[in-house]
Amino acid sequence: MDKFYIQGGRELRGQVRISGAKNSALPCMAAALLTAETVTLHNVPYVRDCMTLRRLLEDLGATVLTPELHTHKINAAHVELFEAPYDLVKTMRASVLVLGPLVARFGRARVSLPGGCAIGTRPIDLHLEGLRQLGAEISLEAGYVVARIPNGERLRGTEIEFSKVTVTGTENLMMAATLARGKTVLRNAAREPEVSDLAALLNRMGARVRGAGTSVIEIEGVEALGGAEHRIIPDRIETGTFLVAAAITRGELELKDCCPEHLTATIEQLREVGVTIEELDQSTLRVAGHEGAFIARDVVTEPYPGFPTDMQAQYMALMTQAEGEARITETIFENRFMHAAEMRRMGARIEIEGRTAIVHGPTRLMGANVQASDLRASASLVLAGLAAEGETVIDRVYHIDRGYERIEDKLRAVGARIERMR
Ligand SMILES: CC(=O)N[C@H]1[C@@H](OP(=O)(O)OP(=O)(O)OC[C@H]2O[C@@H](n3ccc(=O)[nH]c3=O)[C@H](O)[C@@H]2O)O[C@H](CO)[C@@H](O)[C@@H]1O
Ligand SMILES: C=C(OP(=O)(O)O)C(=O)O
Repeated sequence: MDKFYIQGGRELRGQVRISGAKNSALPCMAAALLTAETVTLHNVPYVRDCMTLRRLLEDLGATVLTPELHTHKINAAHVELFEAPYDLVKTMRASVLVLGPLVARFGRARVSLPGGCAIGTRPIDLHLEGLRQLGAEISLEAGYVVARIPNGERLRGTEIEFSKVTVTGTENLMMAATLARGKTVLRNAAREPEVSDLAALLNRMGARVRGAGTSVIEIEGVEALGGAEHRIIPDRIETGTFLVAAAITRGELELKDCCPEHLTATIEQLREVGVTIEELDQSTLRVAGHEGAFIARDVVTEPYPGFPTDMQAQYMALMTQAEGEARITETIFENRFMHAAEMRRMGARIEIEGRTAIVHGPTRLMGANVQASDLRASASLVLAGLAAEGETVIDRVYHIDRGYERIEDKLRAVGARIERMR
């Protein structure tokens, strides 16, 4: 299993190019199942989750060509299998995104239930309830969701109100509704930029989706969708992670090809703490950490446009370097503080009270052997390692490879001492 060796205490300086958003590329790749024509996606990040989804699409019978590293040409004209097997779904929950498209286009799908993961129980009941409301019959058989449309019919448009905001739930139902008969209205829909990006792709494919980016999305079903070409938006969580990397090392970075507009809450929060962030243009940010201590500030994670749960762990790393007490409240996932115990091993002072982590800072972090438990927890440990004195060894970095493209190369190019060992 790969490990990262980090020698901390180096300021990061230079430019970093931000990759495409994993959480947008995944639903966009799944959307290619909705048509027999080719969907070309540019700016797909070279991360393990996208490779896993590619494999799943190929197993289903689609062809995926990559004329360039970040371009995927997906053709799902000859889908022969309608199943996402346990072995793939357990490595990547987002595999469930094939459910909506398969049912909508082929009238059937068999997808392994993802089960829980390191950050929470993560049920998919809202995806399934929504598909039922669209007319699919759903049963659970031996750990699999089996969905079909009775009598070879099509899905039927309807009104669906989510009892909780769900990102992939919104995406799954939005995709399914594009081929339904009549109009679907999704209420209390997720407003994440990745949902809007998927809607933009679907509309290019001939779908009629309005309101993505707001909490009410209307989808007028069409008979069939066609091919399209689309560029995936920049990854706002990778961007946020590098903002913290510059700050925590007291360095200065220029982040290219990002989308500051999608990071309003993160940027505001970091500015309050004392990080200097300038928007040089619509796709470039300059970030600098200052000499003295940062100021501890509380934060509560929320669905977009609030402060993202996917930045909570990285923010915690920064708070270990801030003056005072920061209360970090996680409202999205019930078990997303695994990194706290690892940071404590590096000298951080963090207590957990229910859904709130209380960080007392500043503390001097010392390099240690730590374990990554999930994607963003790994990122936060890398950040802590960059700020720590001495050597940090991070085990199980396969978690980070799920969602960060060559993070060690990007960090090394701006001055970090980080090596991957097999
Ligand atoms: C691939 C992808 O885009 N992943 C993101 C997506 O995950 P994902 O789409 O899985 O997260 P959701 O938005 O669905 O989850 C939000 C909350 O709703 C609950 N829930 C969700 C669905 C459901 O059917 N029933 C239910 O109770 C979840 O357990 C969680 O407590 O949004 C999360 C929240 O911003 C991010 O952290 C993930 O990075
Ligand atoms: C939690 C994440 O991903 P997933 O939903 O795929 O587990 C993430 O991107 O931080």
